[in-house]
Amino acid sequence: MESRASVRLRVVLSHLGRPSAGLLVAHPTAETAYPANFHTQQFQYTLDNNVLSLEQRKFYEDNGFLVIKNLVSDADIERFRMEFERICREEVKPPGIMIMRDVSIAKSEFVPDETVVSKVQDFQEDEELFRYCTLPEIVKYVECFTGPNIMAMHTMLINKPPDTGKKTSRHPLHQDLHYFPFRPSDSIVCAWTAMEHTDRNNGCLVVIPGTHKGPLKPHAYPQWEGGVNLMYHGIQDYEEDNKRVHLVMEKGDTVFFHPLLIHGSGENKTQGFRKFQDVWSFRARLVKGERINL
Ligand SMILES: CCCCCCCCCCCCCCCCC(=O)SCCNC(=O)CCNC(=O)[C@H](O)C(C)(C)COP(=O)(O)OP(=O)(O)OC[C@H]1O[C@@H](n2cnc3c(N)ncnc32)[C@H](O)[C@@H]1OP(=O)(O)O
Ligand SMILES: Nc1ncnc2c1ncn2[C@@H]1O[C@H](COP(=O)(O)OP(=O)(O)OP(=O)(O)O)[C@@H](O)[C@H]1O
Ligand SMILES: O=C(O)CCC(=O)C(=O)O
Ligand SMILES: [Fe+2]
Ligand SMILES: [Mg+2]
Repeated sequence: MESRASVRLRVVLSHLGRPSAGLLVAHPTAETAYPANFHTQQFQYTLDNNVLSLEQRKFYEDNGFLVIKNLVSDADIERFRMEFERICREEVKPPGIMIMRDVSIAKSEFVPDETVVSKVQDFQEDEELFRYCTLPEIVKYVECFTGPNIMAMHTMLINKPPDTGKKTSRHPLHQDLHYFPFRPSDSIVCAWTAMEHTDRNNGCLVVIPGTHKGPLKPHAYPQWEGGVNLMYHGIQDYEEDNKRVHLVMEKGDTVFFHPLLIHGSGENKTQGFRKFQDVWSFRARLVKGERINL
């Protein structure tokens, strides 16, 4: 099998301290976007603006995620990939960045090369990677969930490694809110961009639609024989009849999802990596508008 990386870019963004629901009704374009009898009150998870179609908006409300095809350009993805490689080669060392290796190779000798790096976290001080959070096409959709004041709360680029045979490349099913000390949850959204084609074979994102309407569940390390990556906690009450949906995505496709949505990813059975960029940070950084209360 061809040996190549599989890439994702992923950010968690939040509006902190959304002052009141009054914001929801004061939008001048709402009437042209939706029928007059369409009450904004029936939307809990999305805000009024002219970006989402009614269908897209209802889809997110019902399912807790929304895939936008072909959102990020190949040129930008190429730039993010090159910056990731520079970080792995230690040509740049952005302050606060954390470089992780898969647990299956955590104790082997470190070589500064992207083939051993499974994830870089907290790249908010890397101007090139942080550009992802500020791309107008990303911000435009993020605002539908957070409103106009946007903080990047966690940033991550995931280079999902080919499984070594121990199934440690899996990411157990979890809710991101488990990791977040901030609220309200409905004003938080994760933006996740495939940096190349991803499907079940290389461990695409897996979601359980509608679970954003449920509670935050208890999380713990799964009992996996081959080991589990640091901080990869999972929900405990997996039910076989849960309807998992595998999100097959092309390079540049982006999924926005709610922090209570149960999701994870399966084994990467290919010989390639799968990179994603993922963003949220306690060392949050302003993307747009005003810094409210952090
Ligand atoms: C992390 C995110 C998780 C996934 C969830 C994703 C979705 C949700 C979004 C929100 C995510 C929020 C994440 C929470 C934020 C907090 C974190 O980032 S926790 C991440 C880990 N960080 C720390 O533990 C802080 C201290 N840092 C370190 O210990 C190291 O920097 C390191 C990150 C562990 C890697 O160190 P490194 O120098 O590369 O490696 P060693 O010094 O050789 O290893 C030290 C020790 O750790 C073991 N180890 C290394 N990698 C892993 C791994 N991937 N999984 C498990 N264990 C690992 C290694 O074997 C060594 O063990 P020893 O017994 O001490 O020899
Ligand atoms: N029966 C289960 N119990 C607990 N968690 C599960 C179960 N099945 C799947 N998962 C979780 O959901 C994630 C995605 O599952 P999925 O079945 O897509 O991946 P996989 O089992 O690694 O690969 P595949 O089924 O394609 O061979 C897995 O990584 C795993 O963490
Ligand atoms: O990309 C993956 O495999 C899972 C990432 C994830 O859980 C996340 O971005 O929150
Ligand atoms: Fe997650
Ligand atoms: Mg399976």
